[in-house]
Amino acid sequence: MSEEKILDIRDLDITFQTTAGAVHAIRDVNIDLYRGETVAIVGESGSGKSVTMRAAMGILAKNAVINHGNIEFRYCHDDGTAEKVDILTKDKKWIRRHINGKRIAMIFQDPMTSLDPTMQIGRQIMEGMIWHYHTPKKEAYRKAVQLLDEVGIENAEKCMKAYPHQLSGGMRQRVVIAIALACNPDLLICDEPTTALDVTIQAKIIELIRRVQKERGLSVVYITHDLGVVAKVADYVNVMYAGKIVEKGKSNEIFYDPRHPYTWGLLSAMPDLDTDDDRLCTIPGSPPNLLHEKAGDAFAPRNVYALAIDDKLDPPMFQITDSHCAATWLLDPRAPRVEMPTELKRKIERMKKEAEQYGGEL
Ligand SMILES: Nc1ncnc2c1ncn2[C@@H]1O[C@H](COP(=O)(O)OP(=O)(O)OP(=O)(O)O)[C@@H](O)[C@H]1O
Repeated sequence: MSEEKILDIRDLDITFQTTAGAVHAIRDVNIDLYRGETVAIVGESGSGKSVTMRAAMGILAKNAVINHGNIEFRYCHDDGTAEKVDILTKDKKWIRRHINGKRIAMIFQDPMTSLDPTMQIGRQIMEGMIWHYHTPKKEAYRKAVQLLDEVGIENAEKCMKAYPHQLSGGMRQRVVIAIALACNPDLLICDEPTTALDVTIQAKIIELIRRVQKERGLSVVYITHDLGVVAKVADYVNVMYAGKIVEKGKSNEIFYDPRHPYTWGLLSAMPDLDTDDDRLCTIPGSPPNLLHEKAGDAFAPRNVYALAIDDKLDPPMFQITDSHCAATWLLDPRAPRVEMPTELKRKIERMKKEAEQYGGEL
């Protein structure tokens, strides 16, 4: 993997001011991303995945307050030279001109939220090139046809003239990917990119993202609660709970040697071929209300393995390997020895066996 760091999120801490009070949405988040790498951020709804990446794109809501932290992005100028910029110090105008849709592109769950229903596909792909690079119209047209071809749309010329409603869901998501690639970004953020699609199309879109990533040396961040997708794509995984990263590591560390009870819960809830639905365990309870912060570990009320200290002190990150760490008091040397649930152990063994059959890939 390349040593060129594209994104470096350090100690990011964000609160939203609302009429009901302050919502502490992001707590001391750290994420690194190198060129060509894929990092996944997983967690239940409301855990802070999207806010973290919206901060990285410089598009936080007006009521967001950055308590502390910085987001260093390797910004590549049009002449190929690069400098590190702190996204959080840049104004909206600079971000719009230089970052959004140019160096960082985003793909959302529902393609219709990114597509303009009243505009032909071709124009939507050409728009970014014309706005960001002043590409002449004819050249932008030619490049747009090429992009549609690249994302696997068969009759690209015809598609250029079509409107979004004339395409299937899968085709629309391909168009969204073409738009995202149009300005040759360094970083692609995929926010639940396949959730709205049916399973066979999901696999094709993931394969497409993987292919363009490899061909273009793109860095990709996946935001998802679907661990099945994560297993297929991610080099590194960050597990988020209540605005905090509670476990992070290489994909195989998170899937084969998870240490945080929340990660155990997420993995236990992940369907696999041998689990019948009746035995799928969901995590008891629901995510906390971030308006009312409690002392100690935010996950404690839902954690059957919680220790007395969990109600008093938030656990620090315990290092397991160079790349793997988890914030749970169970990893403290003084804690009683607690093993992951037997059912999960069996599931992990099955995953390992399956992976061996497919040449070691998760
Ligand atoms: N503008 C805002 N004002 C107040 N609270 C906000 C705002 N934006 C986000 N939040 C809160 O911040 C928390 C994190 O939200 P975020 O959208 O990042 O979650 P998520 O993990 O991406 O969830 P999902 O999977 O549902 O998209 C949530 O509690 C959300 O309600």
